[in-house]
Amino acid sequence: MTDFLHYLTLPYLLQGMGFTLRLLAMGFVGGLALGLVLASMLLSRHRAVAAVARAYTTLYRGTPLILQLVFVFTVLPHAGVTLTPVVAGGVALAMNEATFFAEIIRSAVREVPAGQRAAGRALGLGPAGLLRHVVGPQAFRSMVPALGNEAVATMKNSALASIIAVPELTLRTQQLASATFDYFEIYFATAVMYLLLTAAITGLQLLVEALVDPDGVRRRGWLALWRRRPATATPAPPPGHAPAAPADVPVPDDRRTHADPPPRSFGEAMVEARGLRRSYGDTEVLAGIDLMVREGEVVALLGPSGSGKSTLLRTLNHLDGLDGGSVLVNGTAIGYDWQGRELPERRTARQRVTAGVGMVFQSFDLFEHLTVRENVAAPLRWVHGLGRDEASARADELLASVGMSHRADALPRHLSGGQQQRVGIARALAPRPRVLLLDEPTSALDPEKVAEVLQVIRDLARTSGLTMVIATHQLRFAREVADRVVFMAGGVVVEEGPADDVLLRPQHALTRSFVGAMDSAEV
Ligand SMILES: Nc1ncnc2c1ncn2[C@@H]1O[C@H](COP(=O)(O)OP(=O)(O)OP(=O)(O)O)[C@@H](O)[C@H]1O
Repeated sequence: MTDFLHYLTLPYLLQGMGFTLRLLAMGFVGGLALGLVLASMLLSRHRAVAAVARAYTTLYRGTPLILQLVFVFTVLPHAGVTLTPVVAGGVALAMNEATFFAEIIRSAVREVPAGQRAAGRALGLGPAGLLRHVVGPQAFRSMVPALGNEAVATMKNSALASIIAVPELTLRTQQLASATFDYFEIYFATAVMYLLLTAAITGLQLLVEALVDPDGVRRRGWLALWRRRPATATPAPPPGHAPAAPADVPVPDDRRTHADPPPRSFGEAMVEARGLRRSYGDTEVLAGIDLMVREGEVVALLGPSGSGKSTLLRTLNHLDGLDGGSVLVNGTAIGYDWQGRELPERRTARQRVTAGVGMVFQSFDLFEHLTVRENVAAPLRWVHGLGRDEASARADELLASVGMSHRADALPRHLSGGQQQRVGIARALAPRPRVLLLDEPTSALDPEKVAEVLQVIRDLARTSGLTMVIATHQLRFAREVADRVVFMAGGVVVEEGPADDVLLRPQHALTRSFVGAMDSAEV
């Protein structure tokens, strides 16, 4: 025992541990930095760039680290690059680890649901903003356990640097044991040193995991200490009580009812789509769509599944590109310059903001790492430059309007689908859009949750004066809220007109059979 404690505290071995730590730091930090570069190359849309990164990872994952160490230490000097053994060991470890980090980063980035990226883009985030605020934080959270594993692997791999005479812990252990023949005590002490390092890495990993766990952050509430927010939460409305309209939205005295609709007049063209074409592979989904929506008008897009309703909505704000035709939203050709050339995503994102187009998604696509309040408030800070208090106050106001104040501090995954969709609507309304696109906002909901979301949209349509385009399968709802119904089939507009005309007296055979089928399904 005394010998063991003697070796455990022996400066000769402790210095070896110091070299091991230096190799670990260089291998981990360098590997992570190079891994980030490799991951972005692997994710690149340019095939040549991705191919270079893939060749590198194949080469480095397919050859033993020991050969790579010897290569860096002995071959590089022939190219005029001479490194000390420790630096050569660190560089070789970093170059090797980078391939594993790259795959960890790549898979973590891909795990972030595509819908959240689309939601971020629709809110006006460019690629850098998306990476920083949406993809990065969520990818990092899912990467932490794997990064902990890689840190331990790097530490253990550092023992191979003894081949190029780095006096790290394993080499010093061997040297000491050969000189003293105290094999058991020395190797036992070394094993304990490695275990202490592993325990420290594991502790650090668990600490980081706890720090980035949104549930943990919420439970501890320590973020609230420095993220002040106004205490303006409004209690939930009693069940059955229709949520109020957003505060900035004028509420007319006489609320429109379907039984007695007041005459409505509309302003200038807010959405003008001409000859829209969009194909996926050989399938032409939009085959020349014309659509005009005037300011303040509510248009319901109806059509059988696969008729291209979602695609049409996505092309209106350039979440999907066009193969032909043109779109103006509030006078802006989103995604194109004045000569019709496609713009990079960063500039397109700004155009979405300028045009004032908001979008509500079928699968809600709330940012899962943020609370309900932050889902609404954060984009106002990221994109519109609002201060923290101002953005939170606006979020609280909108959450009250959709009856979600009582869940403002909850995470999206703790909400029902209907509640998530109400938050999705509040998030889309927060920047005060001029045009709101709603992509089948109730089709991912359980039947009993549909009504609460429809009620929010119904109130908006009746009171807000917003221009709205709603893709929906709910015929009764479409009749109730829409000024005009556009029926699509096979990628073209088959029939359009006032809701009652199209839904009660359809002219086209396809519309008749669709309305008949949907009517019997709704009964
Ligand atoms: N990114 C894509 N890649 C390939 N095909 C796609 C893509 N997006 C849509 N499609 C195809 O385009 C067609 C139209 O899809 P879209 O979602 O626009 O229809 P929809 O009318 O909204 O249908 P639903 O009512 O079922 O949501 C479908 O056949 C769909 O499979």
